[in-house]
Amino acid sequence: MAAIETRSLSKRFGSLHAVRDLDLTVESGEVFGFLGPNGAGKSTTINILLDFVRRSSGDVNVLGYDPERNPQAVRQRIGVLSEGTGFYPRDTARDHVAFAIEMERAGDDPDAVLERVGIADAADRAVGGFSKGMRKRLGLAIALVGDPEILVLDEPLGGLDPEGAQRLREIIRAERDRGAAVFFSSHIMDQVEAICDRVGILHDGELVAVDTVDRLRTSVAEPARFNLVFASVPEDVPAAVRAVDGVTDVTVAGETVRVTCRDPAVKSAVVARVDSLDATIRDIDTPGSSLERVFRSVTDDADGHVDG
Ligand SMILES: Nc1ncnc2c1ncn2[C@@H]1O[C@H](COP(=O)(O)OP(=O)(O)OP(=O)(O)O)[C@@H](O)[C@H]1O
Repeated sequence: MAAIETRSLSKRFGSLHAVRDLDLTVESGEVFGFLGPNGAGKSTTINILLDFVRRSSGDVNVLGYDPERNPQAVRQRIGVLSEGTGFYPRDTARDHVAFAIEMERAGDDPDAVLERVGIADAADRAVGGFSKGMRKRLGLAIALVGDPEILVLDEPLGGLDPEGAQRLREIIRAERDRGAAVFFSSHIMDQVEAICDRVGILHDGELVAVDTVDRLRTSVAEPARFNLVFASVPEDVPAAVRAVDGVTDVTVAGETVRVTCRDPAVKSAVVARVDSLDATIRDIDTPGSSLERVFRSVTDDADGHVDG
């Protein structure tokens, strides 16, 4: 059984078709990137999965449940980080996590969860004074409570600094390896490419492409080159990257490590290797990013399509 399955899912707001005939399958143990520009329908889809929004037509199955019929069963099994996550400004970060643990009847230690997302030192501070990135980390901490079977991350990268983005990648990998399905929405292609097993591209409510990142990439051939940008390149990084199977060339120019590999699929292995060294990547930059090009090519096609 898939973790998330939608069939011909549609949602209309009056005359606006926010989601059209969406067929989506996300398996347990996979990281699925849900990509699309602003207004494509990503949040609407996520809200339907959680029964915060009612679908107009189609079928939805989340871990064997229809969210419309069993919203509580679904919400108990999903950890959500969304743009709309609300906090109590006077309560501390620890209060928030402790409350989530109580609600979930989970056995987590609040301080360990805060440590995992990198805000343990702010555990006793009132959340009203938190920065955007700190709120994001706290939202992620709350989503992780109780080891959910599905982790839904709606634009998790917004506001995160490079260290936060690195931690997020590590957490996503660990959650996937534990068997959770990670459903990750974003419009930042490069970051998605580095972490997702499969990607679906949504445009005007329609899924215009869905495949593994590698296969989408081969549909628009390009050299497998990318840059890792650091505050200053750590000494052990170039050799470690060179040693990754499939890497054919590594050069250092200022703060940038330029990597060429035999096959674009090697990119995620390189990023994982650098993350394992505790070297903080400030930016991952793919000149003429492949996924970005796939995105442009499929959305241009969709724009040219005349609706019947
Ligand atoms: N409650 C609502 N009432 C009317 N229209 C809505 C409502 N919610 C969403 N929409 C519309 O549905 C479309 C899809 O919006 P949605 O928020 O799902 O997009 P998104 O892909 O999540 O975008 P973003 O990246 O900006 O968050 C948009 O045109 C939006 O204006």
